Amino acid sequence: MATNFKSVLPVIDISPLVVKCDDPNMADDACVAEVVRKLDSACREVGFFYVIGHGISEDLIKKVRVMSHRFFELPSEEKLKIQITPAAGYRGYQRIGLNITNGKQDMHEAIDCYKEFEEGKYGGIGKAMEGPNKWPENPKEYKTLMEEYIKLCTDLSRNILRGISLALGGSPYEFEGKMMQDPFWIMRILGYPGVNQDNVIGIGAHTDYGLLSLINQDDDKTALQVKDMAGDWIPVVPIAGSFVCNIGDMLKILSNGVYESTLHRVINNFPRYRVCIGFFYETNFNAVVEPLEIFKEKHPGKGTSQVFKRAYGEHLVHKLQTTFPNLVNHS
Ligand SMILES: N=C(N)NCCCC[C@H](N)C(=O)O
Ligand SMILES: O=C(O)CCC(=O)C(=O)O
Ligand SMILES: [Fe+2]
Repeated sequence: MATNFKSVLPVIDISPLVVKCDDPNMADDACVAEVVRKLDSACREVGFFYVIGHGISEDLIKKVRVMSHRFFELPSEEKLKIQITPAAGYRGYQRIGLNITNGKQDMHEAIDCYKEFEEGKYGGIGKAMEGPNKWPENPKEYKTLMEEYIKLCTDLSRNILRGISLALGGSPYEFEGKMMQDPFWIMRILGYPGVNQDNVIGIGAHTDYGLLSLINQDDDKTALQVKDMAGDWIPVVPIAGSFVCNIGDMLKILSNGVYESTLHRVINNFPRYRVCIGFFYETNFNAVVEPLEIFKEKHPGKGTSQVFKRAYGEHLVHKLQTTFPNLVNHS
């Protein structure tokens, strides 16, 4: 595989899919079929691609980053007013170094948000994540802006997944079945100080947990890196107005291992502060995720080695506990 990033990470204009997303016969449209082919090769080859023509305005995409920069510029005491705690469902602000990946402190700060749900909805497994999201008073209207953004990202993710569902040989709606009718989501608002060193890691190598991730990164610095099939780290050079899209562990399982979740990491080896908003579209919180029958039939040779015995939400809580070993539950 070529190591030139341009040939490795495809740019997919999904506008035909967006136009036809509510048409059950979308696959009959030649332009949609072309998008579907591109999604298929991107998901098979790298598991990472840019989407353009997605219908979310470039102004909004930029505004959520500009406002997030403003939040991170506030004094530490101010940011700590919405501090993350296990009692608050792991929601809120975390200072630099609190997030642990592969046993090491990451060089980033963040606000973590999760879909809100009623107390008791998921019984014991959901308890650790109950609670409202924590929004700062400053910048004003940040909450409203981000909630609007979340809604748009939710719809966009579902529409891209319709294309991915077709790419795997199913109907457009295989990712809307019983494990995914009430999709959970995660949003991480991430800030990375510029460090000017290669050995200071913003986020250590990991795969994402859920179905599909939409990354909205500052467009003037390159820090995200993706591991390609040859084992080389490929820089994900920003394209203004695009989302970087990648598949997560649950999609790997549901697709019967046809699509891989790809390792990635962040190194902001740059003098300037970088902001990134990660939106993660997931399965139902309480879904015990297993390969979909249709994809086992369509792709019999594959078979994912991963057997998953617990609900996605339980898996997520376990990830949070290893991510935040230094947070003690006082509740
Ligand atoms: N929601 C998503 N995708 N989060 C990915 C975070 C990965 C870092 C985390 N400390 C970990 O070790 O898992
Ligand atoms: O900052 C980025 O570009 C990616 C962040 C990321 O990988 C994550 O939060 O899972
Ligand atoms: Fe990630």
